[in-house]
Amino acid sequence: MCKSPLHDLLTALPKCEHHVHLEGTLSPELLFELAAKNSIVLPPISGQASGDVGADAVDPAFASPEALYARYAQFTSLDDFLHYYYIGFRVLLTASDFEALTYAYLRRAATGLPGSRTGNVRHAEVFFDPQGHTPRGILPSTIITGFHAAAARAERDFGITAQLIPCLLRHLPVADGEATFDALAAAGHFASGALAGLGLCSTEIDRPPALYAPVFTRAAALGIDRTAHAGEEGPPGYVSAAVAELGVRRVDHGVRAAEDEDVMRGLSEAGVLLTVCPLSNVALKGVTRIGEVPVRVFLDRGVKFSLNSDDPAYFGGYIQENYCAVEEAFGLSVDEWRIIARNAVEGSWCGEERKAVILSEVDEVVREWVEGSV
Ligand code: HPA
Ligand SMILES: [Zn+2]
Repeated sequence: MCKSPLHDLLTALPKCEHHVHLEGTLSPELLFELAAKNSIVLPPISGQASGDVGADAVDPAFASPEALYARYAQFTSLDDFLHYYYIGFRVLLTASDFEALTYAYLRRAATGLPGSRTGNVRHAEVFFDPQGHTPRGILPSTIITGFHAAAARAERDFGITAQLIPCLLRHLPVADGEATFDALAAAGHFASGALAGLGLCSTEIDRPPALYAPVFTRAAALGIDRTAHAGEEGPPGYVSAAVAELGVRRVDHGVRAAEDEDVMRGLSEAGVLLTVCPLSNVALKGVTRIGEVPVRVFLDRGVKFSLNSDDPAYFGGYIQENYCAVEEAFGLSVDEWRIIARNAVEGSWCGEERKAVILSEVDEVVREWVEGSV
């Protein structure tokens, strides 16, 4: 529990999460459990098994969940994290694996740890990486089936709503991403609503947004909502390029925009929402502490943002921990939290009716807090 006097308000605030990767919710415990169930051999922990051509390098981090947690605490960069993140994909095989993963995340987002009643995420938009699964023979339809089974159950159990967004992977050839999008569209997954939009993630350096302009233009022509990771490790110009060349109204991370006044002005004037992930930025060494995340700058310049967990099983916190870490570092006012919470709802893709419900919940919680009854 954080030490802030606003802790109970931050807990009660209805939240929308827009930047969380389904595979990034795979805890070391569940990773080991699924590896055993599915007979998946994780990278060898001693020299004996690593002599074969094509075998994984030896990595003592796979000795136990505790050893993995210890390694996760020492990430040096986005690519260092992605190495472990993609190894985790290997244990996910069946629709029921994806259902278990999704339900565990949605329960945690909505209610926190058992007995804690924290989080209160009312709506979650969850990324997944189809290209990380198809080479192993796991079809998007398997993931979609598992996700929506869990989402329906979580809505019944906790009142949380959830949507699924495929991300194209920038470390793979652009043509591979284009073919992935075309196949998802041809299968009708966007038209049916099974997929809520299109995203873009993975390695950022030397992968400028313009590479993906053709496929994002095709998505726009089909009326598909779009978002893209930019300005996490990449320069501020990647953030403005994502808006100008990919036509996105949301940018995932976007924190390096704060380094460029013109980019900031453009974001503020266009009303673009940045989906900021403070604990992720610290874990991947984009900043050395939460206080360096440009939360104050964004608030003062009128750049909208939401606060999110990104890959909570890897970065040491879910959305609640991100809210608390920001409050401890910045000491925001109640009104600033109301603005953050409202902007997160308004930037969601869940439809006007659902947004109106969550907005009124936000206003009610803030009113009760101000009147002293939360
Ligand atoms: O933070 C991230 N950035 C880029 N790609 C990712 N894939 C999972 N998490 C991330
Ligand atoms: Zn991300």
